[in-house]
Amino acid sequence: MENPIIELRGLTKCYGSVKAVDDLNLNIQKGEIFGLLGPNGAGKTTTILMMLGLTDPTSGTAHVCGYNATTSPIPVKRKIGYMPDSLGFYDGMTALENLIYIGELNGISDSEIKDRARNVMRMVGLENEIDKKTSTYSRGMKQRLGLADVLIKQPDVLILDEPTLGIDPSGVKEFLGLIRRLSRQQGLTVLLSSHHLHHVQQVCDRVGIFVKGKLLVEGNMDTLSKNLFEEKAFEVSVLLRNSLALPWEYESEFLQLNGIKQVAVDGQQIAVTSSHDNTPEIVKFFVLKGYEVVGVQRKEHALDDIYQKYFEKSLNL
Ligand SMILES: Nc1ncnc2c1ncn2[C@@H]1O[C@H](COP(=O)(O)OP(=O)(O)OP(=O)(O)O)[C@@H](O)[C@H]1O
Repeated sequence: MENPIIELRGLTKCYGSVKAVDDLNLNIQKGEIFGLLGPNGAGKTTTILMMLGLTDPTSGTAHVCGYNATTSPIPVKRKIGYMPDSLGFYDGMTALENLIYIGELNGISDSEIKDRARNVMRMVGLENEIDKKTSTYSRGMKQRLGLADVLIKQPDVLILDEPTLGIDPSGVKEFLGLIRRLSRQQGLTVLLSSHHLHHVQQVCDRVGIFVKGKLLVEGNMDTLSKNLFEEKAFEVSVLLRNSLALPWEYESEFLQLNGIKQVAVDGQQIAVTSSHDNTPEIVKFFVLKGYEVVGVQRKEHALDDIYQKYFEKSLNL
């Protein structure tokens, strides 16, 4: 495997007696979209600040694109596009003027700046609004302009802190879709910090759950779900056209099917728990017994189930 683009080793930050970040070890690969998830005060922002070289760790290291963020903060800042949770633009200036200003601050040459500005505005779908004053922009448009603002310096890594705050549901969907497209098309690595579980679930390849400075767990949705819900790894719900009469005559025969652990009958609805995914065998059983199957649904554990469960576990530590 390639070297990770972000590599955190034993990263720790203490503020007096408060351990804001506690021995964090994490690798993020190029092109990944990683979600940093946790309640208020979990240590997300402190971790980001250490990755940006804006605050020094008490111990441990943060490397970004091979540079140590503490000892080489300038190259690290060149590589990272950081979008904070509250964005500020010069309201009296147009989007283009704002971008030119940011481009100048980032040392982009005059000859290149306008082309890059138009290009990033096209990438975020604001090409027709480039000459409008940012005071006329909606919250969702400002968020996309914020993205253009960090893309203009052509970073390798995007760090987005609560990027969906205050945007309406359709704006959120659009924005997350844009992040995913950009990451896939340009090989951009994205670190997204958020409280919004289902936003993280929609867009991230992998998620880390943070509580009280500690990374409790990280992995993709499937791994997290399997580790937690091992006992009930697969739950399938079958809907029949007609209700089953109880006691169900085939219950003991059904329980003999390989992997079936439990079955609960409620009228037309049959809930089955199995040790592995045997949905086809379950459906075949009902069909062969002459029942009309009108629906089958496999329960996927959503990130909020997973998060809640880990969060409960952490409270009991
Ligand atoms: N400059 C500071 N001085 C003292 N304590 C701090 C400082 N910054 C953060 N902390 C403490 O460190 C802990 C982690 O804070 P941090 O802001 O990193 O959490 P967070 O996960 O980003 O929270 P939020 O989602 O609310 O932004 C908290 O207990 C916070 O009070």
